[in-house]
Amino acid sequence: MTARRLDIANLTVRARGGARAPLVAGIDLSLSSGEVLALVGASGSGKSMTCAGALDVLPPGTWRETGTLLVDGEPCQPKTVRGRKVATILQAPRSAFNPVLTMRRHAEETLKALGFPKPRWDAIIASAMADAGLGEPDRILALHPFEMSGGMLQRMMIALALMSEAPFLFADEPTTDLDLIVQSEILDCLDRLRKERGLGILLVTHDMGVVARLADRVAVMEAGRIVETGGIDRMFHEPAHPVTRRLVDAHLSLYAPDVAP
Ligand SMILES: Nc1ncnc2c1ncn2[C@@H]1O[C@H](COP(=O)(O)OP(=O)(O)OP(=O)(O)O)[C@@H](O)[C@H]1O
Repeated sequence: MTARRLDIANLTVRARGGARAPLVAGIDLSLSSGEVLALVGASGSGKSMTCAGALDVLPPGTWRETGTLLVDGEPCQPKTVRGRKVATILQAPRSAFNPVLTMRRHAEETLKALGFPKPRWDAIIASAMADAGLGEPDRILALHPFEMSGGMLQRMMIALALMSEAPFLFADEPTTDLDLIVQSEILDCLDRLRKERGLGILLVTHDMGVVARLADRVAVMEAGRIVETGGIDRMFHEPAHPVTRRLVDAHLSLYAPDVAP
C-alpha cells in the first residue's frame, strides 16, 4: 500500500453580493493514507464549505476565491479528483439516493460514470459491499431506498464510495441521523476501512464523541478559520484555543460529568 497525501492549500470561499467576510478563509489541511483527520467546530463555522470548496462543488451563490488541491504534492483540478481520488459520503443518506432506482442501478451508474470496464463491475460491487459490511449483496442490490433502513443506506453509500477505489474519503456528518447502535457500527466500519484499505478520511463532525472514537488528528474551526490543529491526545487533554476547550468541556459534561471541570 503506497502512502498518499492530500493537501488543501489556502482555501477561501465567499458568498456573492456584498462585502461580507469570507465563509471560509485561508484554510490549510493535509491528510495522509490511513489517517482520520476530524474537522470540528460549531454549526456554521465552515466545515461543510471547506469540503465543498476543496472539491469545487459549492452551492449556488458561493465561489472559491483562492485554493489549491494537491494530491501527492501535485496541484490538481478538483474535477479530476472528485469521485476518483476523493470519494464522499454525507449525512442523511436517504436523500442521496434516487427513490425509483434499485441499489444495483445506483452501483452500475456509479461504475459507468467512473469508466470501469463492465466485466469488472460484479467483482468491484461485491468487494465494496463486503468491505462496507453489507452481506447478502444480491438481496440488497434488488432493493429500492424505501425498502432499506438508514444504517443500510449509509453502508450502501460507503460501498458506492469504495467502488471508486479512491484513496481518500470526505465523510460529512456520516452518523448524524442514525441511532446510537448503528452510529457505532458505521464508525467501526470507517475505522476498519482506514486500517485495511489505508483510506485517508476527512471526518466532518460536531460530535466530540465521534472524534474521540475515530480521529488521529483534529482541526478546529471558528468563523471560517482553523483556530487549532493537533493530535487527538493533546486536543482532549491540553486544548489551547477557547473554542477547543468549549467543545471538549461540553463533551465531558455530557458523557463524563464526574471529570468535567
Ligand atoms: N448556500 C449558501 N450561501 C451563502 N452562505 C452560505 C451557504 N451555505 C452556508 N453558508 C454560510 O457559510 C458559513 C459556513 O457554513 P457551513 O455549512 O460550512 O458550516 P458547518 O460548520 O458545516 O455547519 P453545520 O455543522 O451546521 O453543517 C455559514 O455562515 C453559513 O451560513
